[in-house]
Amino acid sequence: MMGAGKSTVGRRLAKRLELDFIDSDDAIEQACGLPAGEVFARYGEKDFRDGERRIIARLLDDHRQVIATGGGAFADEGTRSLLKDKAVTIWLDAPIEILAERTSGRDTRPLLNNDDPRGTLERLMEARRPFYSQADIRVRSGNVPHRDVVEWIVSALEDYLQRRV
Ligand SMILES: Nc1ncnc2c1ncn2[C@@H]1O[C@H](COP(=O)(O)OP(=O)(O)O)[C@@H](O)[C@H]1O
Ligand SMILES: O=C(O)C1=C[C@@H](OP(=O)(O)O)[C@@H](O)[C@H](O)C1
Ligand SMILES: [Mg+2]
Repeated sequence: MMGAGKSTVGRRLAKRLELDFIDSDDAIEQACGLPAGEVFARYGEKDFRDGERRIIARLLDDHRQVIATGGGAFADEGTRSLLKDKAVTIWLDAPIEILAERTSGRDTRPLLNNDDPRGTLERLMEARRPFYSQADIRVRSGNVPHRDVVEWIVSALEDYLQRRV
């Protein structure tokens, strides 16, 4: 979800794993010449998801790397199917209070630019939970330092890859 820490934790995870890092919102910005939030606000969610799907497909066909997606990517059927097929997917799960706190005071997320951002986060979480729960790995990213989240992911990844061989 928005505010879970995908962008910040993803970057640190990549460093820890000595892999490249890319954020799909940054890739959208590079492709469109506009910040991802503005692309979303200007063209609407349907076109944003279509573009996001194409960008993520391209990133998945590139070299092995850590990809932070936007919070809605895995709720899109086509994008989810691409990610399930070609990536190990990680759900950073944090309680609504923390998501609300981490996303407040910013206007870069059009879905939350309304009178009730917390209620919106709750509704989105209800709608998206069935999809997020299909991720390969779930790691809690609540009130804990970034470095702990990174280490939990590394150890969950090791377990996951061990089970797959
Ligand atoms: N584990 C954490 N501890 C403290 N702050 C965090 C943690 N994870 C994320 N944050 C902060 O929350 C905000 C949103 O994080 P971000 O990585 O942009 O989330 P996302 O990409 O999932 O929307 C940032 O200011 C980030 O520094
Ligand atoms: O949850 C979403 O639908 C979105 C999340 C945002 O990314 P973050 O999850 O990094 O905030 C960004 O892709 C866009 O505003 C839509
Ligand atoms: Mg992000």
